Amino acid sequence: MDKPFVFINSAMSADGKLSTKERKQVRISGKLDFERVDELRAQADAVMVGIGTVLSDDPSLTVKSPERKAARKAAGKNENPVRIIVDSSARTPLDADIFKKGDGLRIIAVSTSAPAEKIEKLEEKALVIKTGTFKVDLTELAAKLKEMGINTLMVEGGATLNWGMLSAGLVDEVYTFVGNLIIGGKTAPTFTDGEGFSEAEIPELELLSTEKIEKGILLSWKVKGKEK
Ligand SMILES: NC(=O)c1ccc[n+]([C@@H]2O[C@H](COP(=O)([O-])OP(=O)(O)OC[C@H]3O[C@@H](n4cnc5c(N)ncnc54)[C@H](O)[C@@H]3O)[C@@H](O)[C@H]2O)c1
Ligand SMILES: Nc1nc(=O)c(N)c(NC[C@H](O)[C@H](O)[C@H](O)COP(=O)(O)O)[nH]1
Repeated sequence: MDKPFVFINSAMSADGKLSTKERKQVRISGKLDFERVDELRAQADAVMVGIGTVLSDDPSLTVKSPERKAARKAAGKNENPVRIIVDSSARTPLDADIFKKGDGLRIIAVSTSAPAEKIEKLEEKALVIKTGTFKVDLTELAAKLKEMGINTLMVEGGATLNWGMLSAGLVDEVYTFVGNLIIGGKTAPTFTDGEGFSEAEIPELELLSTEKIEKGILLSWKVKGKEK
């Protein structure tokens, strides 16, 4: 199936956590890494997160830099990339920040078992795509996004969506900013949660580059077997 070029960008602690055991957001990136993230968003056709991230962080997923927004407008685009939430049961709050700030299409991907009345309410604010029976069929979603002209898709987590995308073989590159802190906690979200790969399925990565950024380090990987 055709799909966009997909990359995951996440910030994680030196022990591989995305947030605390209470799923509380931790500031892992410094100013410069957030700048890098803003540039990635500005260059992407779409940015996607899971509902767990929306419920815990309420991100806007907007481009912050006025210059980057102006450059997108000058190129005939919206200031913001398409903003996508993967949300099996249509739990996205109607007052979520993603609806409040900025221009650009919002897409909520739900499963076919999501309650009709919740879908109806979300359809007032977003394009709702139904795919998958109990959880979103990410392969089908990726194909639909490609058909819509989304050629570069940035996945910003969280832990379970990263698993979903990687286990579906949809990810081409992975950028992990490793911060100078230890979060710990057996139940704290890691870069990739979900069921986990069996030994035979573990995807191999190729290290593309390393870059020290302020107090941390950015590791850029290609998922092997995913030639561009
Ligand atoms: N540090 C970072 O870069 C970063 C980035 C994003 C989120 N986070 C943190 O991660 C945590 C959220 O992660 P999470 O794992 O709870 O939620 P998540 O954001 O990964 O959302 C996962 C949810 O998406 C839905 N979903 C539907 N179909 C799916 C599919 N096929 N595969 C996977 N998910 C599917 C399910 O409801 C699932 O529970 C929060 O604590 C947040 O602060 C950190
Ligand atoms: N890159 C990054 N570094 C971090 O240290 C951190 N804690 C996150 N966490 C992901 C979070 O969900 C959103 O990136 C922020 O919430 C930004 O929110 P905006 O979308 O800019 O409103 N992401």
